Amino acid sequence: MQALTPHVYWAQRHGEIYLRVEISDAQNLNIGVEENILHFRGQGHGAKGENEYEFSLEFLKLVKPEVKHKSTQRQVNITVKKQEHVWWDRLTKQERKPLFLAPDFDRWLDESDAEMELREKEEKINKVSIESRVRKDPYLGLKKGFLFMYNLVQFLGYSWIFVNMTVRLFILGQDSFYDTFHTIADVMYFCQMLAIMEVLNPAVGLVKTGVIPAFIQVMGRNFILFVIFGSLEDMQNKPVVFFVFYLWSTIEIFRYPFYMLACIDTEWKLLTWLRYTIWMPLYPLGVLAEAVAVIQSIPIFDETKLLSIPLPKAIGISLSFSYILQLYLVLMFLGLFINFRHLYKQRRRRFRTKKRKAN
Ligand SMILES: CCCCCCCCCCCCC[C@@H](O)CC(=O)SCCNC(=O)CCNC(=O)[C@H](O)C(C)(C)COP(=O)(O)OP(=O)(O)OC[C@H]1O[C@@H](n2cnc3c(N)ncnc32)[C@H](O)[C@@H]1OP(=O)(O)O
Repeated sequence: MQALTPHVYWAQRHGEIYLRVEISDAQNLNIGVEENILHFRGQGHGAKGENEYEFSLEFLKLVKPEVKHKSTQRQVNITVKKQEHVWWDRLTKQERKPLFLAPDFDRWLDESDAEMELREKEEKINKVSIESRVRKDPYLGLKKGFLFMYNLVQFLGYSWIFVNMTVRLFILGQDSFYDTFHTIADVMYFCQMLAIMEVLNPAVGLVKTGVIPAFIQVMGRNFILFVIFGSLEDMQNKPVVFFVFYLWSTIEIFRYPFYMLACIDTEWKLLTWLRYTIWMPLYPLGVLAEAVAVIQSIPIFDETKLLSIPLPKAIGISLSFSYILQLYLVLMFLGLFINFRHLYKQRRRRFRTKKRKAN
């Protein structure tokens, strides 16, 4: 009986090659790698009926000689380990793809997706080890209780701000723009002072997230609130205060309840979606509103010389604070870039993990 060539499908990961040989009820399998060439021989039911099937493949790069294979009623699955964890441009040494070989679209991933899969596996392993460590943490209840209370207070504060501003907007229309600061500032001061906890929490390991994005976020807002609005009375009755406060509070009325639920291991899908989605329009708009506030404050700082830095008497002038503000404008866009990227990654991580769990 002359041996035929079966259909073979392949896919790869950074460390492995997967081959699927389309032969059902395979028997007398002889599969091995010699001199980096995979030899397959076996009997079974393939594309041309019951027969003897064989093929050989010389791999593009070095593989380990041991081969794992599993024969099922429908196919033979072969796994070959690569010598090095690298992505291959193709499977075979010869440039022309053999006619019997095709991509296995059931397992196919491109390089970046495979990297993502690898990272998720690592994250899962880390998560399991963290969770087992956390389970042993005798203060876990206390920590969660503290975070829950922190998030609750912030939620109440920002809800008060949001509802108050919305009601005033409906009642007073555009007139409400001009005294936002005087109505809202005390509660906003309180919430934003308290928000310093958001830098401290990851710094002491209470929440598992980056300190830098939180630092950029909290310090950036506090700079606008305390320095631009707080120290300049002329800024306080400008409409830009309304837009800045409204944009800040809109995200927070979703973010803090999302965290509260996380503290009690609960999730509402719509809330999760909102927390990880509405920052997309809000963040650039927020930065834009903050930039407008900074630009509007520059002539006021120049005029009042407030916060200007005195230079040696011989020079006789002082360095206006507006130079710092111009530098801050550049930093703002850098901050926007860093945090936008961070939030985008958090979103991807969150929804990819959920999707996979659902599958
Ligand atoms: C003077 C020096 C200044 C230097 C800075 C100069 C540059 C300034 C640029 C500033 C630009 C700022 C512009 C900004 O003010 C504009 C606006 O805010 S506009 C409104 C829209 N804004 C937003 O949407 C941002 C909202 N803020 C955030 O999302 C966070 O602050 C941020 C740090 C950006 C991201 O949050 P985080 O990293 O924590 O991500 P996650 O929410 O995904 O959380 C990760 C995991 O940690 C758990 N977690 C986090 N916090 C808590 C908590 N309080 N309680 C319980 N659990 C918490 C969370 O559940 C996640 O866990 P898991 O992964 O298991 O789900």
